[in-house]
Amino acid sequence: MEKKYILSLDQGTTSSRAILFNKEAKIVGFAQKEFSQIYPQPGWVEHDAVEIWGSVAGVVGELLAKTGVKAVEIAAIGITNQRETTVVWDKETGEPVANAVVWQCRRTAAICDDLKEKGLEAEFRSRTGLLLDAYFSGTKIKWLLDNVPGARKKAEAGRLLFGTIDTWLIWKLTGGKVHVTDYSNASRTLIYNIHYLKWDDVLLEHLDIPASMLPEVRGSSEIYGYTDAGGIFNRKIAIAGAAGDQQAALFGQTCLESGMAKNTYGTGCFMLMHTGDKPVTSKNGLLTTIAWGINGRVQYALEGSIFVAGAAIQWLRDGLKLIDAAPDSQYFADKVEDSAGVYVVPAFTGLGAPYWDMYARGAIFGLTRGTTKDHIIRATLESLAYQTKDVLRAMETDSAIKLKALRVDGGAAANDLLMQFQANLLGVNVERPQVLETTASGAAYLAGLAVGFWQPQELDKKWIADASFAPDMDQETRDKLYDGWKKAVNRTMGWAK
Ligand SMILES: Nc1ncnc2c1ncn2[C@@H]1O[C@H](COP(=O)(O)OP(=O)(O)O)[C@@H](O)[C@H]1O
Ligand SMILES: O=P(O)(O)OC[C@H](O)CO
Repeated sequence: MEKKYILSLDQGTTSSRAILFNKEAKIVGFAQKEFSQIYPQPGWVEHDAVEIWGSVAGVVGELLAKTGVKAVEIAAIGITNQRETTVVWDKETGEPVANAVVWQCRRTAAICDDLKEKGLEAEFRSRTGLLLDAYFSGTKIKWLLDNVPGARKKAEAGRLLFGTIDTWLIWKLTGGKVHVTDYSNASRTLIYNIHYLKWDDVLLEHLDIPASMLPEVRGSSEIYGYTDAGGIFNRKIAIAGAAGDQQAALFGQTCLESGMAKNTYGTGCFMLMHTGDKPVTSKNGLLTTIAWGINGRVQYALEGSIFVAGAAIQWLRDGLKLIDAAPDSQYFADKVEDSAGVYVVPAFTGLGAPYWDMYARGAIFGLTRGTTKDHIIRATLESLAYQTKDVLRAMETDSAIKLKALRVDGGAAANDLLMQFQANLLGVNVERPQVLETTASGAAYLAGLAVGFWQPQELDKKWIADASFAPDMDQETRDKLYDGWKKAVNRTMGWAK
């Protein structure tokens, strides 16, 4: 039977999606399932890796059932995933030794402080492009080995495996045969040397992590293995692409040349700028990361990671119960002309780029007797744009590139009011493509290229604009608004120390 489709598996922080793309790179089928968020203590976040696998298997089944597409028609599978989230499992039984420690989890803040006190931050930074923050996998692996009874002993005996979610899914899909990751995911672990392209023995020693646990690092677009013929597809399909979700979105937005940038407005907000063949070191709180590696050529990006973006809108919905659904935020925000001096700083899990303060906490500023629910909703939406501006300023300084336009995607990019405010605040055009599932597109492209389903020169033409938002604000207003934001952020810093 003719191979007509590429299947993307997008395993995100709050849900798993299976998306089918046809030859024109159009979405022809979609299934999504949320899974449990586990908060055992304030600041801790866990996922059950077995439940995650169940949700992926579930969405695959649902997608094939509702589209009537047969596994035999799928040319290849691309995997993209929430990054950094850490799974450690037993090689023999396949059982995780504990719940996965999620990227948002702050439990290893003290381990990071300890490493900083030992003066090791510069060494971690220069080798990995990252910094000492609880966000990355390295300290999470150490925590699991130190705190799960018996784990360290088993790891030292070579019985445990580590993986980010891509690795875990590939291992499950291949029936426990293949233990790999790709360059982009490896570059988020804090133990991978992004210059020499290998696991870094010195850093492994600082964190006391046995190298035997680590997956083999492969290209982002190549065949890693085949689905288990006795597994969820009931036949062998090539698993041919993998990338962390933010790098996949950069690829899906076809930001394939140096100087192109995208911002994804999902649970968090992640802005990545392609910087070409050489890593650019940030002096302004950004991360240097691997964008992807294809046919032995590794490309780099600068990244600004914002921990809470769409999650702040979820907080309006679930925590404050001010709205029934995320899109309602636009309706209420539109009822007022501006936020009337109110600023919401959603530093619920500390602050990421460019501040990197694990102890910052959220706050609302500028309340007066006239403040209404609408102002608070509007200010919460605006906080996504302010955080993005912080990151873009750092990026332009580090790269010496003045951005002409910002490509956007992710759930909250559907919000026109937010996109217009973003363009106003940045003073650059904000461009939204028709397909907002660019993360899944990116993973599909990577897999499709590896099996010859698409050719590299076709990709650019697949980016089609849906809307473009041009700046419509004078510089004085822009500066005044942003000054207020900077003042507000400063007051949240160090709060939980
Ligand atoms: N119209 C909207 N306006 C503002 N925020 C939205 C809107 N639609 C979705 N969101 C937010 O976007 C996020 C979902 O985006 P998505 O890209 O699916 O995230 P993720 O992949 O991180 O789970 C949620 O946090 C939600 O609150
Ligand atoms: O799952 P998302 O879309 O919230 O992305 C999470 C990031 O990969 C964390 O680094």
